[in-house]
Amino acid sequence: MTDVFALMDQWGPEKVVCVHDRKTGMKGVLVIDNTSRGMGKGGTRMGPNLDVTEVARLARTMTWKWAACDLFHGGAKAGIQGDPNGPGKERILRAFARALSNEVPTEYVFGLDMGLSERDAAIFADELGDRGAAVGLPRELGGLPYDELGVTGFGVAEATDAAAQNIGLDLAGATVSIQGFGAVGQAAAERLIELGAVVIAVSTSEGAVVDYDGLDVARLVRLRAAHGDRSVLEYGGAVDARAALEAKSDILIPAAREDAVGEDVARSTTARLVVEGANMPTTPEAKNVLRERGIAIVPDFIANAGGIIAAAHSMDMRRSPFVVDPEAVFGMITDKMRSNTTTVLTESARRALPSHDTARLIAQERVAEAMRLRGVHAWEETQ
Ligand SMILES: NC(=O)C1=CN([C@@H]2O[C@H](COP(=O)(O)OP(=O)(O)OC[C@H]3O[C@@H](n4cnc5c(N)ncnc54)[C@H](OP(=O)(O)O)[C@@H]3O)[C@@H](O)[C@H]2O)C=CC1
Ligand SMILES: O=C(O)CCC(=O)C(=O)O
Repeated sequence: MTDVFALMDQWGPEKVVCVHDRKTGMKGVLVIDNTSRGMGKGGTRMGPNLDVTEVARLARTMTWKWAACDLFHGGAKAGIQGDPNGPGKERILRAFARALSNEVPTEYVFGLDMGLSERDAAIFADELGDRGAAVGLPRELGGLPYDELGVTGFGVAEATDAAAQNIGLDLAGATVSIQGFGAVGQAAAERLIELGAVVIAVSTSEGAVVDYDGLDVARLVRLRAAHGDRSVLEYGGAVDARAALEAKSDILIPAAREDAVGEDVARSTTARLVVEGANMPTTPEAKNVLRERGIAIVPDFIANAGGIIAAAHSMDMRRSPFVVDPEAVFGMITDKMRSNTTTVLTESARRALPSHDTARLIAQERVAEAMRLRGVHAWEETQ
């Protein structure tokens, strides 16, 4: 069982709220990590094996992500334990929203993450009777549907291009494998094709498809719209899901779950560049191996920050519906993902530090300064 106190260090979390509804069986948690730079914000996840530690790790990643982008929100994340494709989802989402009505929308606003879509954000908003309860709402409700628009995956592809340039790899013709063909994986694949890359492998948890001549991504997108995560099976020739991590490519993009890239993949990959589309997809051991092998890594909270740019824009929309401007969001994502990626990889080389440490130091300095100005003094030097 998770010892919640053991999750606490000088950065946070400031608040952990576990909720349980006996009628629906809903079990969920909200973790507000660090609000020294603004109100806690991060997406909302649903997964069968979700636990408090996973949500706390994600909330901490959000603290660094907001600070690395120099946007003024704090780290938070919420999660529900359950099958996102199972029966009774709507009742569970409604029970979760009601259980957090003390915190939402004053201390936390629901958003999208694995297992939740724009329709689910609409349920949260409806249950709490306030447009401000959730971001990532459908267009029809005046929202910015950032998963449908694919903003995070778009940003992952922009970061990939900037990183490729930084390490002297020509993206035009470079081969890419992507683990996960959800909101992030699909949009990354589509943008990478536009940028001239060749996507040779994608996977869902159902299986993977690999074609060294290049996959027909447009067809996969149509199949996903029609069949969801069975898209890869419907495409034909599906093999074990791990094949996407193991395929021989120039660039590897894990865009599914945390800890997916372990030491084995790090030792065997042919990639020169790993771009973390998912949150926390690479284990600490694998990061060390990749570094020893001279393989560049763009950290999650640098590469996948497109979602928070959309979320920040959506937070403003709660006050004024006139600011809905997807084009401006895509423009900001291009600028921020490219400049942050280049800064982190260049600084990492200059300081001879791993890219994650370099990025975290940049973010931590900003958070530490905000804490200092507020008179919140760190009680221990860690990390
Ligand atoms: N959506 C966003 O804006 C943002 C998302 N992220 C992160 O990106 C990651 C993906 O999120 P998102 O795309 O929204 O989630 P989705 O739920 O839309 O998609 C997740 C994808 O990963 C697949 N997957 C799950 N497990 C495996 C596995 N073992 N092997 C291969 N594929 C697998 C899923 O397949 P299946 O359904 O079959 O299990 C699905 O295709 C998460 O880490 C999330 O936290 C980060 C920033 C923002
Ligand atoms: O804050 C959000 O609503 C989306 C962004 C997010 O959850 C993330 O970047 O992991």
